[in-house]
Amino acid sequence: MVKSAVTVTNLHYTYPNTTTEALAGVSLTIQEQDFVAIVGQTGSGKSTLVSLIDGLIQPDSGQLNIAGMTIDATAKASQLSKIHHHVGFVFQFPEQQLFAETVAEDIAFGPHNLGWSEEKIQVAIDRALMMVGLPLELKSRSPFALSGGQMRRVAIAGVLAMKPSILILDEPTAGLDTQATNELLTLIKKLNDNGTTIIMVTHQMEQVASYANRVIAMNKGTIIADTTPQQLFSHPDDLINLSLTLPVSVEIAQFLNNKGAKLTNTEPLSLEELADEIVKVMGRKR
Ligand SMILES: Nc1ncnc2c1ncn2[C@@H]1O[C@H](COP(=O)(O)OP(=O)(O)OP(=O)(O)O)[C@@H](O)[C@H]1O
Repeated sequence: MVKSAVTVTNLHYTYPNTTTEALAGVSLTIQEQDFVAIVGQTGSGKSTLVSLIDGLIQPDSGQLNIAGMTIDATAKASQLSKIHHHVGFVFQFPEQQLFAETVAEDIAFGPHNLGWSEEKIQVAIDRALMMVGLPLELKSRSPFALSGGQMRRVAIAGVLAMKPSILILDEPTAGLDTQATNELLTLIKKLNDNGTTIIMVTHQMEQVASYANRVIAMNKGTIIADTTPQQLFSHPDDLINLSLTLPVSVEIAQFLNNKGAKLTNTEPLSLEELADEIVKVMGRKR
């Protein structure tokens, strides 16, 4: 039976010293093992929503249900911090938050805060490094002596070490080259396949098309679409109204069909699906 990982009911939030609501009544349910992409223009409320789900800020009104806990405006700080036993948050440019003298100490920071035993922490460090594809020899190295891509993996390992059942990532591939981007997305997909619920804020529609099973579009602090990527990208006119763009693969497919290519799947989503369609057309012409 599919269980809900996060339920959010009529959440409202206004930042201190501001007057406009950053979140103006958001309700949604995220199921266990969903891969949810959150999209929307800058300032639409994406980061605010995920910060509330991670307990970094507290709702002014409304309710969050995560792993049997209920968080509302009256929740105590200790309740909010318990969320971190279940939810991991990879901030934008997470490598900027590395601080320890060695990679191992940096990864150990979160597990230490959760009160884990030294033995359990050492196992978690090795496991997390392996998950992000970094060699164990790096444990004693300074994180600041690593490449940008490696630093980001160390930062992500620090979150994975706490074994979150829900992983939030805010623009995880920002600033990475194509290879590092693909490797990171493959890792995130693997985590999802192995049971981790993924909530990923992104401006990259290709990533939505290729990885997410569900997409939530936000505007002015509200949810304006909650659907599948296939549905979202099959209504290009709606996308323009939402100030979102089509994935390049969908645009190319449309161009090809306009030129008479007759693709069977008129809305190929990922680049891989588009490639399959092109190969089929080429096969027909031989
Ligand atoms: N720390 C803050 N103090 C005051 N206002 C804030 C703060 N953070 C965000 N806001 C405001 O809250 C609203 C929602 O911002 P939020 O960062 O959630 O949007 P976003 O969709 O994540 O944007 P982006 O894509 O640029 O990260 C915006 O109007 C923003 O200006």
